[in-house]
Amino acid sequence: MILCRAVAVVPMAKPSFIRAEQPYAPDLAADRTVVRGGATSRRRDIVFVVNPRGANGRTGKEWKKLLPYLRSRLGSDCNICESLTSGPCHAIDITREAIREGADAVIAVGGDGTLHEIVNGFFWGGKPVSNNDQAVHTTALGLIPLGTGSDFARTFGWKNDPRDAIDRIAKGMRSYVDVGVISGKREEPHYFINVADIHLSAKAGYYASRYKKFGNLCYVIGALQAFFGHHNQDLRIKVDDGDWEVYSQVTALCIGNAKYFGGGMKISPNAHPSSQNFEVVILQDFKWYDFLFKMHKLYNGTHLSVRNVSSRSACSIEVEEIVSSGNIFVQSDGEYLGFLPKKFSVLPGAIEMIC
Ligand SMILES: Nc1ncnc2c1ncn2[C@@H]1O[C@H](COP(=O)(O)OP(=O)(O)OP(=O)(O)O)[C@@H](O)[C@H]1O
Repeated sequence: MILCRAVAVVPMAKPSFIRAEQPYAPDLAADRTVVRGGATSRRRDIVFVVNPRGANGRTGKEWKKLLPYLRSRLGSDCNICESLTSGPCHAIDITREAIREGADAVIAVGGDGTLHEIVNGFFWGGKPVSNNDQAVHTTALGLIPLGTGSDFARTFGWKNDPRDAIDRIAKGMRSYVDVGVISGKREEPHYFINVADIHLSAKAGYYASRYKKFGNLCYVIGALQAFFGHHNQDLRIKVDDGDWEVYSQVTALCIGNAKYFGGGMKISPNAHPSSQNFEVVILQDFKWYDFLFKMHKLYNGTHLSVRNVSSRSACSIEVEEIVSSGNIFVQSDGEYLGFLPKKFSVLPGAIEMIC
């Protein structure tokens, strides 16, 4: 059972769950049970992990406005626990604690960065986090997309309407989704759910994160900044533990578990988080004017027929530089993750998601 308690919020502190609503039947809340049609069932704990700084502060404001609707849709069946993040990575700790305490679901309220941290919170030491009491119980992942890009939600066609998301959570339909795991030399595994990408797009994402106050324009500014001093690079890749293959003059290499990145670019149009594999899309020898003339194709997902663009499906892919420079950027779900070399592998159906 989750203890919903008000605790001072400290960066990287032990997670805090703050009860966002008083249950409608306080006498029942004591033992967290409700009686439905003669059958007794436990009230479900749903933990909402809110990034108040998401979308340049819009997430926090929207969340406050949403609470009455949330209570009206979920308050009779669930304990609604809210936990505001205090800084980067806090959502990881909150999620691990919530799963260990047996939460029915952890809901990301924010953008892809918040979702990414919560997905990472589903794992610890290379293994899934499990419930303390060992009961057969799975914590589901949910999403109220309220970020700048909110690209993961686009694959499912979810509108940017938080009330729709709450309705989805209230219905509670679940399905298993794949997660990507990234390993590097002497690094803890790192997880992603949307798109991992390498080189120009990753560098653009790195710069874009500095300009989130400009909304979706941040991706354009980030891309322009990344272009300065950019050089396409020869890389070698190994797909599904096969032989090493050389790809010359790579501009960007994108590993899609889902379809969209960069604020609406349909980069891996054939990817889906329930497909049990990635779609790997490689752009080679692109010049700045190629982007100018082909950008619309990247946005609508018709770029796979363009010269110098290739696509293949893969369950795992290793990527290295041929001549090591140590400065080829990698990002996952729009978050900076360091540099090559890295290996990316799919974990089929690793998380149950409210869809
Ligand atoms: N309290 C906080 N203060 C500052 N930064 C935070 C806080 N909580 C989380 N973060 C960081 O904010 C970053 C961005 O958050 P989020 O993804 O929710 O919004 P966004 O960047 O606007 O949306 P998107 O990623 O969809 O473009 C995350 O990387 C997260 O680490």
